[in-house]
Amino acid sequence: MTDFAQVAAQLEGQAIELPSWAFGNSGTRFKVFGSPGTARTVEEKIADAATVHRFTGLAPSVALHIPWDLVDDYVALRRYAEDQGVRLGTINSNTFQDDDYKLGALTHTDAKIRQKAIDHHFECIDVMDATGSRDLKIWLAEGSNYPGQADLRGRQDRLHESLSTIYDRLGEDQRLVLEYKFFEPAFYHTDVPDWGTSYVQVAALGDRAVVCLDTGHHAPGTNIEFIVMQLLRLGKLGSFDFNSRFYADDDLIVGAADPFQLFRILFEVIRGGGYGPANPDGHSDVAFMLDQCHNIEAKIPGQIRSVLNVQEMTARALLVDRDALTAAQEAGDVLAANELFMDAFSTDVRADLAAWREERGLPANPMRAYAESGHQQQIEADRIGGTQAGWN
Ligand SMILES: O=C[C@H](O)[C@H](O)[C@H](O)[C@H](O)CO
Ligand SMILES: [Zn+2]
Ligand SMILES: [Zn+2]
Repeated sequence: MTDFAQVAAQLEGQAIELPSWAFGNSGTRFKVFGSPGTARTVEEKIADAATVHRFTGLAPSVALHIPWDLVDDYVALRRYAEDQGVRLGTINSNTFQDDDYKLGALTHTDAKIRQKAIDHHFECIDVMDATGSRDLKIWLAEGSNYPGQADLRGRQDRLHESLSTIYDRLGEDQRLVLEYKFFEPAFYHTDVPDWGTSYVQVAALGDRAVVCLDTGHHAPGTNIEFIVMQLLRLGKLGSFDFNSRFYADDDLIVGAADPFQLFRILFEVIRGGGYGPANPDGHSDVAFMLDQCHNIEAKIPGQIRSVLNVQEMTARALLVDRDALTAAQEAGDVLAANELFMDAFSTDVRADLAAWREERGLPANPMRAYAESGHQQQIEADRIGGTQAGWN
């Protein structure tokens, strides 16, 4: 088996983008709990993301969600983020909280409603121009609840038309990333329910349109790593929304519910050429982003735990002896191949990672270092008054 020393260099520069909304309050339809020290402004969310990066070295950028992260001056916000030691990343559009979009937005039968939704994406691109962001991420809540309610074919055609109009507005260094989800909030059909539909829609747009794979957006039992392999093979895997789930789109800490699944996904990312140092423009072809909500746990340590889980499973996946595995696969040696795979997964790399961090001036155990830093107590003392950020 490959040993840690052989993969240590490949862990350099791993970058996992944090979602600004993970630092606000979130919950379910039953309750959104507040918690002491929760960010109240976009700046405080960015400061919290920078704190995660300070303790882990793994989170150099933070994604924004528009209009949750609406500010007057995005150039100033960009400077603020850079002063904090992070950069502004993916810009997420939002066409799921406006009454006009009850029966659709980019797919709506009414051209005026579609234009309103398209204009929102134009506004997001203006934000990208100011923040220097590469990716416009589009997740659409659009679908129907009852058979017969919607013309499924007509909606796909309108979706293509709307996406084409948005795509044509992108700058040459910008990408459109289309996220799919098999259900919720629509409960009969969703207009972008699976990787195939997202692929078909982005392939029809052009090279700078790619697919976002949210690990919580598949039917139970789906072999997600197979989809990862195929999208990489097609050159259309643009980004991940990492999280984990036991049932539906639970948005729990990545790797918490199924660490082995995360390992298998990261193995296919590595095998498919989707993992590696950033390109000269500072971006990787496959953006790693978290999409999580810390409904009951503290948010900054929740994000620290999350990026550490991705790093740990990346290290384990890099330990797979690829040559021996290929030899066993080609020899049809089923058990040997599986054993090689499981050996890597079963390897405890935590001590090696702790030493790896220390060699780079990072705390060996970032979770403990954060708990002992007093930072949480400080923000809880400082952030009195005002309105805590959340899904609105
Ligand atoms: O389920 C919604 C999707 O995961 C989107 O990525 C959404 O924008 C994000 O979860 C924020 O709510
Ligand atoms: Zn998502
Ligand atoms: Zn989701």
